[in-house]
Amino acid sequence: MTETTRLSGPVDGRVARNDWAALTAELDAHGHALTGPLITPAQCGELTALYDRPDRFRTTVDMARHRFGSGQYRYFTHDLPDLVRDLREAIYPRLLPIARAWAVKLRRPAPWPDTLTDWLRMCHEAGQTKSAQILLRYGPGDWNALHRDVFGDMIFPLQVVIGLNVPGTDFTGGEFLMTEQRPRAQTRGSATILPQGHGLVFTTRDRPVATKRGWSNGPMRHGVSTVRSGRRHTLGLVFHDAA
Ligand SMILES: O=C(O)CCC(=O)C(=O)O
Ligand SMILES: [Fe+2]
Repeated sequence: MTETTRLSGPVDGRVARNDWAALTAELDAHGHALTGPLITPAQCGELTALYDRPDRFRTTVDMARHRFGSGQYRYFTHDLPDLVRDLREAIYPRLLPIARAWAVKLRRPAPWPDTLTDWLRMCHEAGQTKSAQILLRYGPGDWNALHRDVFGDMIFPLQVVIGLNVPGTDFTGGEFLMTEQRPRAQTRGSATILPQGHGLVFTTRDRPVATKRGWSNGPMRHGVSTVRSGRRHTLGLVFHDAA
């Protein structure tokens, strides 16, 4: 079976083909986990090409201007490309049981309903009405400072970034970075190379960490190391909307 036929099914089929039990275990242990291919190289190309279609976006962020790092990203309007909408809808129900299990461990409310549509309605009612789906473009020297994509009280605790270029070929550098602040200890860092079309699921804010007395929260941040050469594009899927 070739890569193209394997990927030719609908997005929810590709999402379903992942071993979600294994991904859940990985997320529990590390706060991030790499999926199999979610979109085809051709779809990666189509998404990358959208970057130059300003009508698809509500705003462009110059990362240096905000001291977020260096590079650019664009927020899609709510009129999302079908592929982006389908991915988000197919992934939300997979992440929901993880979000709920983590909330129980951390003794936090779990306000997330069964469907993304209902959750987004709740975000909108709380004033988080803007699309938070982004396309990012990094060139040589660009990087993304360690951060959290929290825009208000309405937070879905897991998000996904999809790599749109081929690492080592289209660009060098540009590893996806995560840090975890450990209680009474120094911070742990990790770097992941995002293969083209694959997704990295990661926690937006923190993960439950087992302690002698139960669970505590391990605060986490994510970012991107400096791109050395070429161009790196990613698609950022967040499950709450922005304020
Ligand atoms: O470009 C990346 O790998 C990460 C982008 C990011 O910050 C995000 O998707 O939230
Ligand atoms: Fe981010």
